[in-house]
Amino acid sequence: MYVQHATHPAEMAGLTTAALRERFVVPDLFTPGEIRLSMTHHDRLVIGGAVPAGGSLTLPTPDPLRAGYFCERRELAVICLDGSGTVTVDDTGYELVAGDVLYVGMGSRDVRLAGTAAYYLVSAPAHRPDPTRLARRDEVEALHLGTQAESNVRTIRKYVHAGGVASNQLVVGITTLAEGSVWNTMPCHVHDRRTEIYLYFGLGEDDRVVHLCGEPDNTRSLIMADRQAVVSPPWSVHSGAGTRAYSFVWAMAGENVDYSDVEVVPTRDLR
Ligand SMILES: O=C[C@H](O)[C@@H](O)CC(=O)C(=O)O
Repeated sequence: MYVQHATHPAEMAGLTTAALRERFVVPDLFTPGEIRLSMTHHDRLVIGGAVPAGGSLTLPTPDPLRAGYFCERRELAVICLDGSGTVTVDDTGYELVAGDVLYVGMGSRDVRLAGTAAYYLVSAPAHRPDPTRLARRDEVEALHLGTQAESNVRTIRKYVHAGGVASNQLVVGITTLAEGSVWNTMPCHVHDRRTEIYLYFGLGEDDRVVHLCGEPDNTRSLIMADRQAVVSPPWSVHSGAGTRAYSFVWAMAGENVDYSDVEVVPTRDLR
């Protein structure tokens, strides 16, 4: 498991592009036949990619967790990015298709991922078992935001949050931009009580998203390719514009599971 340490905002100004990427970007989680994991010390979020490629993969227990099994003190969300497959938690199998999210509660011992799917994994520390539940794409709450004039028409599906699938800390959703729209999360925001990770997907090989990070009055940019993740510490904005429409999984953990607990940054105040 790759490990990224926490960053103080004052360090941002001195980081080269390569150092910035090393601290915040997770570039290569998805490889056929493998499960790859990465942990950030910001709220101890673990993310991963699992590509069973028609076979079956068992979620390992990385040594830095010092746990008997992955979910011993953790909760997990399994997001099906494309394809389909079965995720088996202990003795129960759940059928996932693209856009479905399986929440796996703390205490679940065995997680196996199978099928043609590419699964994205997000996990946070937990202290209490919430029930394992499948949230289907077409059954969750969907927000329709943005305008064509502002190039940010998008649908925000909320899966794991205060009004949806219950969790200890995790808040998880998927945002999909309409064709012709390129901006996500603009006007942007920060939320001091939670770390957030974006996983961009649905981009072509030559497409990129220019992702903004850093404190609102001191931003930096990261160029993101398909299926790359970027960690946003609680003090950082997280917003981007793509060379075309795309989707992204957003996942948070921290002090609360209140999706609306954010400080909006007026666009004119960005620097
Ligand atoms: O804290 C919330 C997250 O940044 C996203 O839900 C925002 C988002 O998907 C968007 O506005 O496009």
